[in-house]
Amino acid sequence: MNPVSLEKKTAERRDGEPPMPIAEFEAAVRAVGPERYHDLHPFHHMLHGGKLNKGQVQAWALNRFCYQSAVPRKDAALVSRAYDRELRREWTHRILDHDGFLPGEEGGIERWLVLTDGLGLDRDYVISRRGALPATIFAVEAYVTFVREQPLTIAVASSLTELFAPKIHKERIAGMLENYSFIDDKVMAYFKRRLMQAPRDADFALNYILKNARTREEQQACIDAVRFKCNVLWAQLDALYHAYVDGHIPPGAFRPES
Ligand SMILES: O=C(O)c1cc(C(=O)O)c2c(n1)C(=O)C(=O)c1cc(C(=O)O)[nH]c1-2
Repeated sequence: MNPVSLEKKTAERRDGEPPMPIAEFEAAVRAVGPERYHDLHPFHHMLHGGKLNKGQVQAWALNRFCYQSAVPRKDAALVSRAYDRELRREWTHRILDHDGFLPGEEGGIERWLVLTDGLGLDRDYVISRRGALPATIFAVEAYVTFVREQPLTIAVASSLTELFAPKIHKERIAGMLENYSFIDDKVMAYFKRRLMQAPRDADFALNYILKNARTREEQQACIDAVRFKCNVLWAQLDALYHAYVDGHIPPGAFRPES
């Protein structure tokens, strides 16, 4: 075994030992992205590289709506459990970022529906989640349940895949605008806005866990929470690939015309 992988192994699973120094803990959280974030998934390579047809992009947007609509629900579950006023205030604005709060500021879910409108999908059908893949529903609800049930610091940590999101959003905006005639600036507005929102949210959540995960076990559980969340994201793309690239569309799921 080379010295690097040996070092990685020994940094893990040392329950009962003193906590890692903050810098080591932060590095371990950040290391999860290059190891297993969903930018590595072949479905994303196809999406961003212009290798999907319109029906397959519709399937992605329709399924991804389920994730969008689960995010403010899991954030509300977290707020309901927080005794710390600063945490509640910070986390409440995440709900409003998605749901909107002022006339003219409709929020991320509305921006997502502009994307599905632009792709020619019926809004009521998208919102109903009737055409979503079974695995999509299981994955996103597993995320809501995780945040509802895990200790608060671990629940906060599960949002930290957002550390890795700006990179994928930049790739997606550039790749989809370049490669698909049916994608324009208006429908990419969702991702442009997230480029500003995600770093702010991730900074807060990272600082929160660095301060509040005090034992080795809590630190390890935070790292595992980021891995769990990567699995939530990965499972959704596996399901899309199986259904819409390999062609095994489950009964009742969305069937593209093209
Ligand atoms: O397009 C993506 O790849 C992507 C990934 C993630 C993520 O890493 O969970 C989020 C988003 N987008 C996103 O738009 C978003 O609002 C969001 C909220 C959260 C969260 O866990 O609270 N993740 C993500």
